[in-house]
Amino acid sequence: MKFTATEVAGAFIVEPEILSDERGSFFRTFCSDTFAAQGLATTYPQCNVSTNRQRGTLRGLHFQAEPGAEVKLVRATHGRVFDVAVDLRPDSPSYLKWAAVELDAARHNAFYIPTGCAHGFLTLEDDCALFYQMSAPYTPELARGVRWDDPAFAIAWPFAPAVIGKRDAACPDFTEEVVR
Ligand SMILES: Cc1cn([C@H]2C[C@H](O)[C@@H](COP(=O)(O)OP(=O)(O)O[C@H]3O[C@H](C)C(=O)[C@H](O)[C@H]3O)O2)c(=O)[nH]c1=O
Repeated sequence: MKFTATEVAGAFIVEPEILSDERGSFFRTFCSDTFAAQGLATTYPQCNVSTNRQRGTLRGLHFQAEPGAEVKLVRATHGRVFDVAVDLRPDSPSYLKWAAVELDAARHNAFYIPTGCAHGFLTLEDDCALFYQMSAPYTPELARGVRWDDPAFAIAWPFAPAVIGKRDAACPDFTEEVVR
């Protein structure tokens, strides 16, 4: 497994070692010993799937406030998405910075997003699916959001969303209150 640091402290691109032969391929997507050696979360009590019909679907930017803050290990299982993490940790060297990864089901790459970061994505083609491993259970009352086009982050999305949920589109401008 290869871990590549990004512009957000503690967020890594995770690329598996792909073993191919005449039948196809085999690769390890997660290993607690390898993740522990990298200082990354090794317990993911909940896993989620997101399916998205149309190119240009934007979901996010979401996170859970403490004490439910969660690490997300996200990968595309169908299609390609522009996947973004935004650092909302005031004490982080990359506070308010963002990192983007093109998650591609054909390349089997993943994005490790630490606690204290918001996550969102824009689908780059029709029929994209994502698989999430979450290091903490879903707690609705701790669910928070920041807006995809908030000037506080100035994320360079490849194009404007064609489909976005009402809640995501209506997130207020970022203030430090939102992370509490
Ligand atoms: C995360 C989650 C949600 N839900 C319920 C809550 C809603 O009734 C419904 C859809 O949830 P949400 O609107 O948060 O789904 P997305 O807008 O796709 O957000 C997801 O994708 C963005 C990019 C993320 O990073 C979030 O982790 C994840 O919430 O599922 C659950 O029942 N369990 C869960 O673990």
